Amino acid sequence: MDRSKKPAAIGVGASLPQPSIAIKDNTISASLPSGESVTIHLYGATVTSWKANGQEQLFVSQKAHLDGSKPIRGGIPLVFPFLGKSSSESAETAGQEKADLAVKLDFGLSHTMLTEEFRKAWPLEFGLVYSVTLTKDTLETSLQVRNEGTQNFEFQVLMHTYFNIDNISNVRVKGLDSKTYVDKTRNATSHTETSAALAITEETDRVYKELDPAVPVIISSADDDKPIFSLTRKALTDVVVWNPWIEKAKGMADFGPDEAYQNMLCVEAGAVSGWQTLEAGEAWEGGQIIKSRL
Ligand SMILES: O=P(O)(O)OC[C@H]1O[C@@H](O)[C@H](O)[C@@H](O)[C@@H]1O
Repeated sequence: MDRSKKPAAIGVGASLPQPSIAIKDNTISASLPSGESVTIHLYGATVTSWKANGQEQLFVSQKAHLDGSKPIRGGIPLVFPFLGKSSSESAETAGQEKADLAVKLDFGLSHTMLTEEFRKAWPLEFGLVYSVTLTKDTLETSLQVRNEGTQNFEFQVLMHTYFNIDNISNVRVKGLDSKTYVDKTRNATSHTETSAALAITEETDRVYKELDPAVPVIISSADDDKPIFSLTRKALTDVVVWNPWIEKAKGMADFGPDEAYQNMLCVEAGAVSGWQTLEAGEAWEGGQIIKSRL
């Protein structure tokens, strides 16, 4: 029987604005209806852009190699399985999920996908899932490492975030006070941080150790003390603070322009001062959550 007052179908949000995902050349981009977006270069699954509050939040060198010939100088290169050699293998899109007003992109890599050269250098059976999640207020990157072999292995991880900042002299790094750090610019000697608001005034390359991942490290404005970025971590207890400063910046072929050291600061969540041991068949997960201009 035809009903004149036919009930409408229960809304499942089909007409609500939805996140969108686009794949172009070697990049995948996701945008929220509220305007935030993230772009990931499929080479090394490097996040190369995060736009929030109408502004680009990440620094990428104008001379960065985007053709897969070198790790990308900027954004968030993921370093695995050890520091000193950046991840140089292409990750493959393993899947995509959408949930409310968040977008999560997963990138998978396993030992079977590696080149012969890389397998020789690290002949272990592993699986990685690298997830990049964009919400209105945050960018989250997390890594799951699975040991798919029969022997234990050790690894390090670093989420090497290049923050885009207006001027290095106008920022301070908070949350490091009283922490022990290894200063790579002073023959890797150990020191204790005495500043509650660290100013970067020279080449800086420090590994801060044994931090509580739940306590944010904050990049704040020196003028009004307002937070610009906050970084909380999961299972990553080290934080690297790096700025190449004048001479090192000039010496890096893929860093440009020379003065761009003034517009970036790397604050990197990691597990790099020791080793994570992963038993056969086990999985480990760690990550970072970044909030911008809180
Ligand atoms: O040149 P790369 O390998 O990208 O590394 C850049 C910097 O990355 C930092 O994480 C290291 O602490 C520095 O020592 C290093 O110089």
